[in-house]
Amino acid sequence: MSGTLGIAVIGTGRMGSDHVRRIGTTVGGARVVAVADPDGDRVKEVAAGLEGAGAYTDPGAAIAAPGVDAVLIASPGPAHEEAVLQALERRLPVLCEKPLTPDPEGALRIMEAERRLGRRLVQVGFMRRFDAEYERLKELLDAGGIGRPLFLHCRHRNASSPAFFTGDMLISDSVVHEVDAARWLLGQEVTAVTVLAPTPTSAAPQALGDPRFVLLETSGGAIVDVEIFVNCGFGYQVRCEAVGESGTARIGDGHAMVVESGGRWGGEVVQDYTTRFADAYDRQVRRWVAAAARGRVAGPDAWDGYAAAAVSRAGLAAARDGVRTEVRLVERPELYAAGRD
Ligand SMILES: NC(=O)C1=CN([C@@H]2O[C@H](COP(=O)(O)OP(=O)(O)OC[C@H]3O[C@@H](n4cnc5c(N)ncnc54)[C@H](O)[C@@H]3O)[C@@H](O)[C@H]2O)C=CC1
Ligand SMILES: O=C1[C@@H](O)[C@H](O)[C@@H](O)[C@H](O)[C@H]1O
Repeated sequence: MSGTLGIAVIGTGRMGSDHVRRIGTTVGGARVVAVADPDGDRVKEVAAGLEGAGAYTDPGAAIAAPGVDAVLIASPGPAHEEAVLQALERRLPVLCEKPLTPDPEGALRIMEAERRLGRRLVQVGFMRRFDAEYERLKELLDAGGIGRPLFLHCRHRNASSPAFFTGDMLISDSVVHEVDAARWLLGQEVTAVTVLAPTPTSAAPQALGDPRFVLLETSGGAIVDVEIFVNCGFGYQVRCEAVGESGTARIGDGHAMVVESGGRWGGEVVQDYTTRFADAYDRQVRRWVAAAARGRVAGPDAWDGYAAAAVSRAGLAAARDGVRTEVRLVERPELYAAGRD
């Protein structure tokens, strides 16, 4: 590797092109040398803005392209496993957007590939771990600032969902963020899931079943409730209130500026995640680039991707059958022991 990390970006849709932009602007020490997307026009358009980068419709060809030292995957979830395994065959560090895989079996195959290499090379794009507010909440909880955590009350609202969104994705694509955030904030695994649903909003197709209320039980005896509402209409909100034995702490109010004028007060509700979590995405990619240059990961790894997929599996069954469903996890391999570099 030269002084600059050469990155192949797989999938140049909304997130992929945003990551390409940040690698070229706010992230130092790296440059995009290859981009891949089956949509040939799209990938050419993205590559046209990059000096000397190859454009490919085959992800495998981009991963094998000259000068590629690391791979950032931003294709749809079902395509992640194949690209991650291709990168691991070449011993390349990976930042893979969430979910690592839609199913726990795919994540286990990735863990098996890392076991064979004897090292962790895969980081999962659970960017909330890099958000300043989440980091402060984690520090407070770790320091015992509000005593033993009893509840996390989470709200996850999107203004609207894309046309391809399905009822399952409410859990496997959206609530999966709360699953990872809860596991990380509490340092506990999720052990059981229950999903409740009110009469769906009339603002979205009824088959979507939007919104839902998801209850997570954890190995340390805490309860996490998540309101997931992906067509709330008014904006993007991600909130979390932790309730401990001796206090509460809340993040995500989003009151960066409150205006009082003409007998009224008010502020702005951001409209999507690219604004709300802009800094978190920047920090995530920056820290990954620094770690990848040393053949390391800097945050959520394949075990975290696997555990989240196992919770999604239980959540989907809980939603379908209307019953509390236990999460089944394999034993955590030594390679993923907590605190390991
Ligand atoms: N961390 C976060 O907050 C967010 C993460 N995501 C994740 O990012 C990933 C991409 O999502 P979006 O950019 O919103 O989707 P998108 O639909 O805007 O872009 C996906 C792109 O991947 C391409 N593609 C399809 N199959 C492919 C394959 N086999 N190999 C390579 N490219 C392929 C599509 O042509 C499209 O250009 C998903 O895993 C999603 O869950 C999405 C939104 C926010
Ligand atoms: O990851 C994301 C999307 O895929 C998902 O669809 C949204 O609900 C989340 O808010 C966003 O962060």
